[in-house]
Amino acid sequence: MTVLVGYASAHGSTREIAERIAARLAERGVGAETAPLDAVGDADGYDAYVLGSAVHQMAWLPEATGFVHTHRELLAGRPVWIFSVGMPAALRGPWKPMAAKEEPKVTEEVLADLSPREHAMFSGVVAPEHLPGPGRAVFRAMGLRYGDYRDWEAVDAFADTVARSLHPAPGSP
Ligand SMILES: Cc1cc2nc3c(=O)[nH]c(=O)nc-3n(C[C@H](O)[C@H](O)[C@H](O)COP(=O)(O)O)c2cc1C
Repeated sequence: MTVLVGYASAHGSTREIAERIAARLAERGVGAETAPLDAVGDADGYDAYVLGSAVHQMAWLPEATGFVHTHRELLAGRPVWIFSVGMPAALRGPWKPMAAKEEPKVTEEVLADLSPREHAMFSGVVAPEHLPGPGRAVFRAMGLRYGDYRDWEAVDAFADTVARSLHPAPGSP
């Protein structure tokens, strides 16, 4: 059993979440490999898939949607989980409700090609040097703060769900 934990990451926080998921799966006895989705050698060579992307402009990065679209028939026959890495935890005050509204928009394109067992929406890292000038101005105007918003417990819990599903503990129903 080998799981591909494939990711698309612009600045590294999604890659680190993918690496954490793979490490946690391995701890739970599920073999896992990480790879950027634009550099997966043999997409057919895995028993299950955990696919994730950084979110830009409320959508997955093109290399992630491209991978899902190209391999949609293959993925339809195997267990797939997906995760998105945006900044819901950075939203404060009147902007907080935007987080729940964003999730369906973020997954819209990918769900046209895929029926994953679960989607997890994580928060990543927001740094001024990652945002273009207008993006920094909007961020400031919204009163938001830069930072590393990753919730590693939530990431581990997601990985544990995947592991339990693929490798049920002896005696579990
Ligand atoms: C240009 C740009 C656009 C972004 N747009 C969104 C967005 O629409 N929604 C969101 O929740 N996060 C957005 N983010 C935040 C990123 O998704 C977040 O910082 C994530 O951790 C980036 O992952 P990465 O480090 O793997 O690239 C944006 C970040 C950048 C740099």
